[in-house]
Amino acid sequence: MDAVDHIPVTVLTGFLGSGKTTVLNHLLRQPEMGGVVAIINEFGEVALDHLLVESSEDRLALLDNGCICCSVREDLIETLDDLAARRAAGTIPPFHRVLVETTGLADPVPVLHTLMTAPDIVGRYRIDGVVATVDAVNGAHTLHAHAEAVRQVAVADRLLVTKTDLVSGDTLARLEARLVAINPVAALSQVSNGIVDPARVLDAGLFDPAARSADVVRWFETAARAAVEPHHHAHDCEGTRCDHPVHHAHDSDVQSFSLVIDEPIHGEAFARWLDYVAALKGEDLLRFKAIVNVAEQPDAPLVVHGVQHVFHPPISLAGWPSEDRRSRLVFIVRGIPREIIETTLCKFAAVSRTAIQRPAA
Ligand SMILES: Nc1nc2c(ncn2[C@@H]2O[C@H](COP(=O)(O)OP(=O)(O)OP(=O)(O)O)[C@@H](O)[C@H]2O)c(=O)[nH]1
Repeated sequence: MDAVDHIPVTVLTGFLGSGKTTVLNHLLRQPEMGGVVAIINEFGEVALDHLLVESSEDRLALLDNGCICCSVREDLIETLDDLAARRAAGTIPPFHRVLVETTGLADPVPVLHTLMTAPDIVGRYRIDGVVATVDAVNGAHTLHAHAEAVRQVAVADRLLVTKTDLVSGDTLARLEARLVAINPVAALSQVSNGIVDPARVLDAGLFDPAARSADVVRWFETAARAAVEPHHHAHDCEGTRCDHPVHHAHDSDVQSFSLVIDEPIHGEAFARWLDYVAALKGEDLLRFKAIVNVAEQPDAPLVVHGVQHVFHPPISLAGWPSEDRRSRLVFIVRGIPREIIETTLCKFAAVSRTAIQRPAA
């Protein structure tokens, strides 16, 4: 197969809540995106994004309960392999591009290295660009606090600065200067509510780490070494942040958990609880997403997104996206015990303890 026959893969990355799914949703609604399959990777044990992406089932694949930069990397290979086989056999509609949305905590380097080297992948697919979203509200703080966010920016071909409607021109200018310092070669666009021309995202050309900063070159060298050298936990990087992709672990103080609530929740009480949690723990609430069965409007579930201290205005859906009408709350936190969340939910949102289920991790 000639390289031009390989199916292009666009990798969409960006820190937690920075607007990846919003961009993806907009892109998938564009006529020229008809032949695209999206693979969505979610971190928690309860996946919500795929319910909120408007796409037919044969255009969407879900990799849940793990992150493609570490625990479910093999699943990405299998999914791509399976898609190519079904495409060749004609058992799914033909597709001409794949878009992979990583989790917000993903280190993109091992993901890209896998796509560039896995034997089952290289004969059929080629990376056609890395797109990273950066949240204009939280971006500066996130780049300071999370090494994954810096890597996402550093490897990108295209940078989409999102939520530009929520910040001043000065804040935006400072953030953009920081992004250019990390990655001077990426094309930078400002995006509001996911609205971006597909041409600004697709067809970035073959990914070449050697043309990047010295840091990026080093990260890929480390990834290449990891692929040939078995790496064990006896390694002295244990307990520290390690460059080694096989050894890669997300910040050990970042945890994810989900709650499923099997009774309707009163809207006002839920809003009170959200205010309380945001005020008390906003900084450590890296990500909150929920689909909520609101007692006052049982046929129109509420979708709520929180990103650090920012809670976006909740959106009422026209109907339930599946048969499951239980409320599902996903938390990615730094050091907030699940118990505090459950206790405050019972107290402020008047949820009964017996209605709270903890899905198995
Ligand atoms: N005001 C405003 N809100 C936005 C914009 N882009 C995204 N959002 C909101 O930000 C929240 C998070 O957006 P998502 O698209 O879910 O972010 P994500 O990067 O996919 O999140 P994770 O998958 O959890 O990492 C949602 O409430 C979006 O509606 C924007 O440009 N402006």
